[in-house]
Amino acid sequence: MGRLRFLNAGESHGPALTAIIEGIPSNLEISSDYINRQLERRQQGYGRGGRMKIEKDRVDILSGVRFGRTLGSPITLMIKNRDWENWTDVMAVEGEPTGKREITSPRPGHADLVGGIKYGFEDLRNVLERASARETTTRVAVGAVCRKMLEDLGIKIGSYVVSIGELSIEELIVGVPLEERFEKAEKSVVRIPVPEEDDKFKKLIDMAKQEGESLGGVFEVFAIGVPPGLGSYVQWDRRIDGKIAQAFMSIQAIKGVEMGEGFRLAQKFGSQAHDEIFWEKGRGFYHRTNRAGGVEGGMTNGEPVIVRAAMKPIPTLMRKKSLQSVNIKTKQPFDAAKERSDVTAVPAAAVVGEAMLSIVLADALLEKFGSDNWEEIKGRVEEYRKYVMEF
Ligand SMILES: Cc1cc2nc3c(=O)[nH]c(=O)nc-3n(C[C@H](O)[C@H](O)[C@H](O)COP(=O)(O)O)c2cc1C
Ligand SMILES: C=C(O[C@@H]1CC(C(=O)O)=C[C@@H](OP(=O)(O)O)[C@H]1O)C(=O)O
Repeated sequence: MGRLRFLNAGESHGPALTAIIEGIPSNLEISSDYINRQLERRQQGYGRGGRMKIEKDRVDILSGVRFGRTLGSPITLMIKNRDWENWTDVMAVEGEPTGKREITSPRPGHADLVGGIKYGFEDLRNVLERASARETTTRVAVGAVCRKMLEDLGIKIGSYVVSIGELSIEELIVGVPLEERFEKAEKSVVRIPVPEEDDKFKKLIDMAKQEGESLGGVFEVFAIGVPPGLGSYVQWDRRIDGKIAQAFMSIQAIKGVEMGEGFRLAQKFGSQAHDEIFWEKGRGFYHRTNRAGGVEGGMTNGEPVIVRAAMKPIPTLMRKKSLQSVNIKTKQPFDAAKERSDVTAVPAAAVVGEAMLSIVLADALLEKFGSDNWEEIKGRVEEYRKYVMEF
């Protein structure tokens, strides 16, 4: 990252999750209510397991904000784990290991086995506690602070689910504007932009649940109103599409990322793949298509930034005949069903994707327009927008 840095910490069943963000300018209005709205959105979505009934994620702002405005100093965010109370003996922050309730059976598709080998653990709980996607809660909180900056500049971030398993709404949304897709997705229990189709998706998820199965899917995240010129072509690690891809791939269970038409572009002739350039007085340069997904040459080009991500099916399965694995102590094969897991978390991952895109775009904005005082930065962005219009 450039101007903006954040670290997060916390175990899935530990007392709390925290994040420290550095580089947020002074004088940005922010409130815990604003952040909590995003935390709530991440907790929704049909197909989640028992844990989401326990947690009610709420942020405490511990530093960097006074009277509802940022100070320019590091911002500390904390979200308590309600489930911690049920796990104090297992997590035993200051206790001695007893061997009781040790996890020695690595789950396929998880960090368990290789994490145990890498860090030298006999109790694989030491791995899974931190590898868990519970951590994405703090990413959404950090993303909300970044989203507030983008919102102040008239940049809108949204997302929706395109498919779960083999069920897709792709053909039903051709020609529907992005914002409308987003508004409709907010009304859908699976975050699809066609809520009328919700029952079909619910049925599929219910069926998977009954079978002890899990499902993955594809979601799309977009940003409208992004000024051109964020990111750069001059060095490989400054290309914004590269940063976006890294940010999305870092979300647990994401196995593919594309910008705009991405993989679909590979099947087209060149004349059908690129976005022609037009110009109008009072509007400046624009494109009539956006196959590139708003990025050319590693820079935003003024069109909506569009990112898609593919999520694999949740690896923990509840079925009796589950995936085979081998106990790390006894070396005996086991095939154990688990008692709690999400069936699918594609809708939640889409909200995490919004946070990651907000973070990358906010960072790039601060790199281009300065990073001290938000009031000053906003003025510079306005000036730049005029310059672009007149270019
Ligand atoms: C929002 C969200 C919720 C998840 N919930 C679960 C879950 O309940 N059970 C599970 O086994 N994996 C879940 N995962 C996926 C695992 O965290 C992930 O597959 C695992 O840590 C291995 O990482 P990798 O898939 O990126 O290789 C979830 C992922 C996300 C993004
Ligand atoms: C807690 C969250 O997601 C968790 C992510 C997760 C995993 O293995 O990634 C496993 C599940 O946790 P548990 O094992 O406690 O039931 C999910 O509920 C969350 O999203 O806030």
